[in-house]
Amino acid sequence: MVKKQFKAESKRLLDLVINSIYTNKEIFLRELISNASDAIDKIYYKTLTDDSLTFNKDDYYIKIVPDKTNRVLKISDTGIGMTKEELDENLGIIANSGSFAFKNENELKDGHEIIGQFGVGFYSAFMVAETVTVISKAFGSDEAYKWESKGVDGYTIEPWEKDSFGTDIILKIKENTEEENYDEYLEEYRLKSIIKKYSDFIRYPIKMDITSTRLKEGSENEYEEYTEEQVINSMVPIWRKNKNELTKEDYDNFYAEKHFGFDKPIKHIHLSVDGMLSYKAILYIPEKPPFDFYTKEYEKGLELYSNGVLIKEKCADLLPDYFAFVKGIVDSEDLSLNISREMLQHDRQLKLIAKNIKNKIKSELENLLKDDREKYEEFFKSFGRQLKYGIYSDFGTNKEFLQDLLIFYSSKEKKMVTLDEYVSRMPEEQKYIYYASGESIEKIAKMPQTELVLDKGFEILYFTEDIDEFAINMMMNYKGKEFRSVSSSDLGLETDENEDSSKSDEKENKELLEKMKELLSNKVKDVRISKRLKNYPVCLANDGELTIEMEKILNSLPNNQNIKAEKVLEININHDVFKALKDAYESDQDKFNLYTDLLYNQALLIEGLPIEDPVEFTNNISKLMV
Ligand SMILES: Nc1ncnc2c1ncn2[C@@H]1O[C@H](COP(=O)(O)OP(=O)(O)OP(=O)(O)O)[C@@H](O)[C@H]1O
Repeated sequence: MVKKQFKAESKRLLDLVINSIYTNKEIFLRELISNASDAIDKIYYKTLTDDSLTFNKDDYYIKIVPDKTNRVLKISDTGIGMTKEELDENLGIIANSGSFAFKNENELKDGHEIIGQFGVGFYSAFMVAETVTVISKAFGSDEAYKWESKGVDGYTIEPWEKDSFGTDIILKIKENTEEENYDEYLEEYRLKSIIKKYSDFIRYPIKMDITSTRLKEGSENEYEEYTEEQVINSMVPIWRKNKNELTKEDYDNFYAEKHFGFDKPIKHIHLSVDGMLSYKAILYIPEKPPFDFYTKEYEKGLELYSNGVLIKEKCADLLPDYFAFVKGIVDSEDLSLNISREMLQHDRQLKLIAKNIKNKIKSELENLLKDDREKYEEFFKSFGRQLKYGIYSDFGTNKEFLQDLLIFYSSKEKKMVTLDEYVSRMPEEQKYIYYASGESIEKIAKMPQTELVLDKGFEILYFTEDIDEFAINMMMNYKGKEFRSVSSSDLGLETDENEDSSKSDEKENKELLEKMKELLSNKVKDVRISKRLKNYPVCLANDGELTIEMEKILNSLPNNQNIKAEKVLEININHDVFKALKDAYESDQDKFNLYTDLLYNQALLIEGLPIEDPVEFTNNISKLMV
């Protein structure tokens, strides 16, 4: 028997396949099973065009048989098989795909399922096998042949015996090395899990003899081993089924089976898109974030299938970061895969699918917001923060896309409201969308800065998450209405009348205010008569873009630059405390200094900021008491 050499280029290519193309050795099984499935498909297509043939589904299957003793793994199929010439051409020339040629010859365009196209998958077997033997009998032929190779040094072909048509691939599994455990490819449970992972939705049954134990008949404590042939794959993927055939429970079960989460999804989206672009998808909006969701460790992505074969477990390109919480699968025949089938080249189709999916998720969230507020609020509790990050990041590129998905607690409604709802009920004279930031709704409700705005009957949105103000700053406005913090020194509420009276108050108390400013010179930018306070004696406001809440957040970050908001101490001229302050100013300088210090510290406390010198502060209070 003559040993044939692989063509020169083929040798290099073979080396590439074995050592570089695939990052994961276990995929050899996916490749061989895909070939077997293609081989059965080819018979199926033949029966479509040849009336003398019938396709009896039960006759077609793939069988996996591990033999630990001899270190042999056999993958058999009842497919179309190969003639001597085909063995030579398809397995002797690397990158020659008989399947690709078959697709072209038979002009299988739409709805084709054939997986092979590059003509390299078969050789991935050499990643785990020292010898690969192929015994094949072509459909309609009386002769069988054996092809055998140990890899780079060539292959042999000789006549062989085989009862029925189809192909057996026999792998002599490599011995273990220090780095690599090859034994696992002979273990029943491991093979089963590889099949489930990559080939669960191959349309033909993948069978294996599975050994289990059971109670011996008639005995109460004696067990026996028994072996039973089982079909390992589910065959028909749920996403290929008709929506009408599926219940919510089916979708929930699939979510659990796929380990997308321990929770129950809030919503599922089943897409079946045909036309220029065709794909199927099942997407889930989970109820709860996974424990690592808001950490760097969390990996977003959807499972990507091509013709039911798993290509990528987490295809990140399919989801924008702001929808990173979405789980699910996408299956498309239209993807241009690269040779390793593991990565996709920058694929136009993939981009289109991603865009489609993004829009679909958004519209489904909008529907949820409209139709089931309670559920939406539950969702928002879990993932609202991610949407806000989406508005803030990428320099606000996505702000318009996402803004209508935001909800905030409203002082007026005492519940979560959308920006659209807020703006649509704004009185004509209200210039801004007001918001107040703080740790919790309860704390914000007590903020002195909210008094005037509330008094005017205007609604305030309560911001309790650290990202809120940053996101809103990025948005700048909503439907032409600017956002304004209630702590801002300019609330846009001044009427001419109170503007005049506050001006005369400022004038009247100019020296007192100047003196206070001097005493607090390195702490506040200015001391002013407040236009907003009613019941409280003092508060802090801010000039400029950076609010006091933002200062707190920035300074809580590692490597913070100790950034300071421009603070203004505001005093309520109508409060009794002011009268006492004025008296002290006129008669007792020490007392005035003491009061100034106390008022400033009170303002800090109300704002939730730390007092710079707590010992001095308590001493000062003591001074008042004695
Ligand atoms: N079990 C099989 N039965 C019949 N023909 C097979 C079988 N396995 C491989 N072949 C033939 O060998 C060719 C080469 O297989 P190989 O897996 O290398 O490439 P492919 O499946 O065509 O493409 P890809 O690299 O995309 O998997 C196939 O196109 C097919 O014609």
